[in-house]
Amino acid sequence: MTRTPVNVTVTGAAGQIGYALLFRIASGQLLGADVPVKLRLLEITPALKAAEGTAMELDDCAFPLLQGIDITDDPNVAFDGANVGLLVGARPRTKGMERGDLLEANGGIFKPQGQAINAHAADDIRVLVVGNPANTNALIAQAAAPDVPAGRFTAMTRLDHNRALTQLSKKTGVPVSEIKKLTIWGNHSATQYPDIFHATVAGKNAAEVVNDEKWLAEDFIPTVAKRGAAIIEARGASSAASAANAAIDHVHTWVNGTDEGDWVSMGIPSDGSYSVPEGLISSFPVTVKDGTYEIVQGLEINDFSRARIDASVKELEEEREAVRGLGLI
Ligand SMILES: NC(=O)c1ccc[n+]([C@@H]2O[C@H](COP(=O)([O-])OP(=O)(O)OC[C@H]3O[C@@H](n4cnc5c(N)ncnc54)[C@H](O)[C@@H]3O)[C@@H](O)[C@H]2O)c1
Ligand SMILES: O=C(O)C[C@H](O)C(=O)O
Repeated sequence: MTRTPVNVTVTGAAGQIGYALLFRIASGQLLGADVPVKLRLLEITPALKAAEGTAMELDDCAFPLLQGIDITDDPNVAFDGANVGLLVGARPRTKGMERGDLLEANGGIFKPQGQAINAHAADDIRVLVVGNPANTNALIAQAAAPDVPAGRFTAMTRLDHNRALTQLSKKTGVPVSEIKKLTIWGNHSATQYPDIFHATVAGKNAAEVVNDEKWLAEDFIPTVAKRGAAIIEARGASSAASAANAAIDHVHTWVNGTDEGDWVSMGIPSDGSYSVPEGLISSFPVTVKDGTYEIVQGLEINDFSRARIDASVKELEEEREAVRGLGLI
């Protein structure tokens, strides 16, 4: 194999998502079956031993694409030459804990990581923030990396997108493969807005096929938006395998592009589209070509959608104000 390996840095590598994610990256599912990878695992010092255990297991898989594993507790080492950064390590929300409570604890993690990315990452670095509150953690990391183009910092709403696909599939009886153009708008939180008004189900408009606004407002939207909390309630821990799966999907799409006639949802810095204030990291419908994403333009936003997008964006603005107040951006 002659191709230069891609350096993939994973933070929180010894955590639950890390365990579900690393083996898939090493097997080629993140970047492609012909792309060799080098893994950099970042953990806090007490978790280094656990990360070493995971690295031993990765070795034991003899993945042909895996060309090396480094383990460190120093972000400057972890992000040295990084092409892809998966920022997973954070304090997960536990039962009864509000997301807002997490801002301060996680700010202390994402600011130094943003600084390390700024100083050491490769020129083509792409960052996906998974650790919650993901949108605002991405904003914190991005603000700490002024030399990196802002658009390289993204937050994960692909899990919400995938959750919405399945709920819509169950309602309509049409397989997920035939559902296109679904959108998650706003924050990766309970205020997010899963929008089916532009989606198609087997080629037909999804809202017209469903034709049930009560289901939309009282079932579909809350089920998708509160799914994270429901998983925590059921499992006693935050979603892990499905989150890792969505992270794989997000980066794979960012690198390899969207399918013709479809789009995905990504948390990205707003350019002011759809009246989302510029700079907020909010979820939008995007298409990706040649490794570059673009917000889908020209969608008509009805009153039902407008109110819900605005509510989630308001929460993002409040989170931005809170981290500004803490001196994190
Ligand atoms: N965006 C999403 O859709 C989504 C979905 C599920 C979970 N999450 C979030 O992902 C995060 C991780 O979840 P998990 O289940 O893997 O949690 P976990 O507690 O199992 O693992 C987190 C890991 O991060 C490590 N860590 C903490 N601080 C660190 C630092 N400064 N540098 C490097 N590593 C550090 C911990 O030692 C731990 O091993 C949580 O914030 C969770 O809420 C996001
Ligand atoms: O960890 C959480 O708060 C929930 C998680 O973001 C999820 O959507 O499953």
